[in-house]
Amino acid sequence: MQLQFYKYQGTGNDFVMIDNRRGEFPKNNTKFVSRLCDRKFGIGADGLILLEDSETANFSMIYYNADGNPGSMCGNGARCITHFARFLGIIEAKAKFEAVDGVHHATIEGDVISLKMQDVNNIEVYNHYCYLNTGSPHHVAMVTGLQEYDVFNEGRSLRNSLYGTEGANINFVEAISEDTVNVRTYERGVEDETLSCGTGVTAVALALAETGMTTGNEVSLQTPGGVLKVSYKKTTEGYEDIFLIGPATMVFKGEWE
Ligand SMILES: N[C@@H](CCC[C@H](N)C(=O)O)C(=O)O
Repeated sequence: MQLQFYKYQGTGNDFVMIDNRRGEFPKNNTKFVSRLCDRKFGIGADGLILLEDSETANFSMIYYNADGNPGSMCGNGARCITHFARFLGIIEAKAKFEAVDGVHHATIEGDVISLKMQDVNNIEVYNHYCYLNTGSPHHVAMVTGLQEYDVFNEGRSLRNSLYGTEGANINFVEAISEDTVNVRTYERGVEDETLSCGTGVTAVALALAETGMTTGNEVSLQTPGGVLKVSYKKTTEGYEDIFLIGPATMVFKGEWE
């Protein structure tokens, strides 16, 4: 199958991006999606994203994890597809698009995309971690020595033992100051550590606010792939006006024969 694709990255979280407005992509072929994402036998990516037409918004985002299965919301992927939509001439500086968790709005200035996330009203706080859904399910745990931390083995173990077959994404966090933290994430569906996770850092920022570890309304999150910002408004219900802010770029384009 001849297929034109684009390769994108948002703070090192990388995606195969495909313009599927003609509807020609074999959407139920799990093996094909995972093959395209394979780093040795394919293009190589943490996930694959289809841009499709929408009747109510500028476009629609369909996201697959690297294992070939449809994923839940991908924050970094959403920032990348906004950049892609501008490249295709679908939008200029503002986007409204449909994703698996509902409608999102985004703005783009240069290569920096500010993405509005869904409100979060339920954060489960336990002794050693928080659990919340920011479009994708996330476990957030504070650790010491994050740089040397065994994110792969600890993340995989928690993902399977605590969350069963459904799984969750596992974020490990070390504070630098009240509003700046380092984050490393083990991603469900990639089944490995990725260089950053957008819904993950969003979950981290809200977990810090919920547990009183930060008192402002903006957190800077340093991931192995770069820096993201999350801002939010705390209400009596939970959190609203949540924005995930950071860069995204096209890396290359190509054809799959
Ligand atoms: N990398 C993503 C998260 C993608 C979703 C996840 N792997 C899942 O299906 O659980 C992000 O940037 O949010």
